[in-house]
Amino acid sequence: MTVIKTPGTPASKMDRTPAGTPQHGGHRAKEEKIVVTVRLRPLNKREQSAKDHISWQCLDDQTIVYKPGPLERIAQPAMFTFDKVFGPESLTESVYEEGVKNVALSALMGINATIFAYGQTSSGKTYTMRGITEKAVNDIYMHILNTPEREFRIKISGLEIYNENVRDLLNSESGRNLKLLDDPEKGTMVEKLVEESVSDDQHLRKLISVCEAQRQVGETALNDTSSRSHQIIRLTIESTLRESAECVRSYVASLNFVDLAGSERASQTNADGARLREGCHINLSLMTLTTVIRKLSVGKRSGHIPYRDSKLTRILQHSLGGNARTAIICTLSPASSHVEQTRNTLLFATRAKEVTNSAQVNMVVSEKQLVKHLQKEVARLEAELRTPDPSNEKDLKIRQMEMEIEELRRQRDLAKTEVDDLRRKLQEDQRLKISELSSPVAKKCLSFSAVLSPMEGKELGRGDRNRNTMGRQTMRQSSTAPFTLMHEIRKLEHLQEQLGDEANRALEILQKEVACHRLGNQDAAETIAKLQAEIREIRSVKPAPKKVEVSGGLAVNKSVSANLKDEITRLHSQGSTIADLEEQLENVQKSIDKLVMSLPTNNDHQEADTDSPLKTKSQAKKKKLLPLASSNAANRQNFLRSPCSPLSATKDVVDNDIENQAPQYDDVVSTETQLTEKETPTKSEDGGDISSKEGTPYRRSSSVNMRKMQKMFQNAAEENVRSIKAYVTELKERVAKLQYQKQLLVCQVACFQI
Ligand SMILES: Nc1ncnc2c1ncn2[C@@H]1O[C@H](COP(=O)(O)OP(=O)(O)OP(=O)(O)O)[C@@H](O)[C@H]1O
Repeated sequence: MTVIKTPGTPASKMDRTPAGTPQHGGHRAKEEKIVVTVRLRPLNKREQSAKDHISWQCLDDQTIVYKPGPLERIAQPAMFTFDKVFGPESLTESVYEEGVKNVALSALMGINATIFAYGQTSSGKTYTMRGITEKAVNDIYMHILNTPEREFRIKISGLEIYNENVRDLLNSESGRNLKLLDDPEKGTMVEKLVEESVSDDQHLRKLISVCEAQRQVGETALNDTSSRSHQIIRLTIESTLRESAECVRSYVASLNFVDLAGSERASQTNADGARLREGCHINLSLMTLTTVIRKLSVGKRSGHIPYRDSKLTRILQHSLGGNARTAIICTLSPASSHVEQTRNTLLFATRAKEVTNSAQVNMVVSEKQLVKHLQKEVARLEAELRTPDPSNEKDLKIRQMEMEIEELRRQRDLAKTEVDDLRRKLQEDQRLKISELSSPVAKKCLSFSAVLSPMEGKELGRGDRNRNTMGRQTMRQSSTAPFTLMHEIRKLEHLQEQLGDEANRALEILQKEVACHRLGNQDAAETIAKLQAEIREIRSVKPAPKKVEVSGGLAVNKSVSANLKDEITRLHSQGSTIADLEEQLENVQKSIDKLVMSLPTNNDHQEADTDSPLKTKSQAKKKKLLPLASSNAANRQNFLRSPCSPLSATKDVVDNDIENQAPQYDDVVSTETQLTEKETPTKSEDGGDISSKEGTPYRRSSSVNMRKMQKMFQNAAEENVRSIKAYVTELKERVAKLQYQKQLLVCQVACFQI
């Protein structure tokens, strides 16, 4: 522990360390300017009798101004400002209260304090310091009385520096010049300086009186009781809390009351001899003090501070820019005869107020108290060990706190476990969702789920909902789940639902497209089937002769029509083009024309004249029938009912024709009867005798009704040709329609494949 000796404090008893106090609240030093006040005394009798006038005036409680005479010029600073300025009427009590009391009482809180008076001789230093000391002593003991919780110990020492010799004012026998010792830790010490313990305030006042009595005083021209030395009365104040008397820490500080000798001019004091020598020492030490103050006032730029140039500055070193609070009272004489001395004092005060001290609280540790305290503490612990008290309040509190700590730990672990479980479940759920969304199988299942049967879809959906519900229930069961985790879970569930909805919508669209393709395919298939049925129906008709034989007679025409139908069917089935059909039809037309033209030729010799109009008419009709480009609207029914149609009841037609032509038909019948006896009847291909009935009149056209029969045959042939043309046109349209449907089907299949 650092041991610092306060100047004037017995080092053997004190260990000084920084400590906190109510004022400073900590161990750090507090920088503070020296408090400088000015006290202007009234003119004394000597000055009054000398007709001096007052040259200084206090403008306010902080400003003093020079008041020149009528003929005086102001060549130097005339106004000074300080912390406090006291006029001639001010009381010492006010100077104490308003100027130095706070500084003086800092010693009660462990802070060193120094109050000293500076001024020319007879300016009122002693007068003021006596009053200040008295007031301080009163306040100190007043504070002690008002602070019963602390135990105060006050000691006093007194010295004077006379002609640069240090004398103990409380021990006149100690010698005329005490040595100053420099301790690196304790500072400057006065060897063998007596330090008296003070019992009470009276005792202190008495000791102070002793010191004053021992001080060197001499009569000068300016002061009958001029102080010829610098006097330092030091009070050491130590305080300890009474409750913790065993506590080893205490506040300790020194309070210095310094009454300087006044600067003087030999010419004014009329000093000689011893007084002159005293005056020289006084002025010399004061000059050093002024130098120290001047240097301190400029701060760190000042360099070396000549504390050691005088015993005064050596002893007051801590109070001048060190660990102390310092207040300087500069006393002034208002007399015009001391203007220069007063001005010098004011300049000194002006510099002094720029000096900064670094005061700190001093805490002391008494080794004796420390040993005593440790011994008691050891004894107490030993007693506790010997007799442990289960009902000890501290032990109970400790046990309760341990139980609370254990419970808090348990709750913490439980909460941590729940959080870990929840985090693990969340991660598993996220992995499951990610795998469901990213897995191709899952995608396929998701796609197929839309085309599943309603029951399967319901089952699957119910399973998903159950799983989600279970997941949510699991989440809800964890009531301690953090809000953020629950929020993430809800987001994932919402995302999953969105993806499911989108997949279902896509599947519905695909299903609709497939249905459309199926319908298209069905229409196409129906169309194909219809066409195939029609083709089969056409094919189911009795096959005609393979070769188209154009010969004379009705049977030949019927055969030609059947052949044409088969040929068209065959050509269609074989993929023949419409051009082929048209070509075939044109060939048939030509054959018919040839047949028609051949008939009149056979009877030209019999009816040359009468045949002429018919021939012209027949040729005109032939010219009309030859072009196949004419669009005939006759449908297939007309073709089937035509006389040469394979599907018509040929016999009925013939009969009807015969019935309708009853008068001419009688001739024919008679003629047929005649012919039957001469020629062998020709059987039809199917074994019937139709050919014999129908063919006989044409082959044997020598009868008188040959013209009528020729016309009827021609009409039938023309009707057949028109029917064939209509059928061919219809076939063309059907083939075109079939091709169009085929192309449409091909396009639809291609789109579906894409
Ligand atoms: N403020 C004051 N009011 C009335 N009288 C005062 C005042 N100050 C000083 N005096 C008187 O002036 C005289 C000189 O005072 P004092 O001895 O205190 O001066 P000093 O500065 O101590 O002189 P020195 O330096 O010579 O010792 C004394 O008689 C004192 O009573």
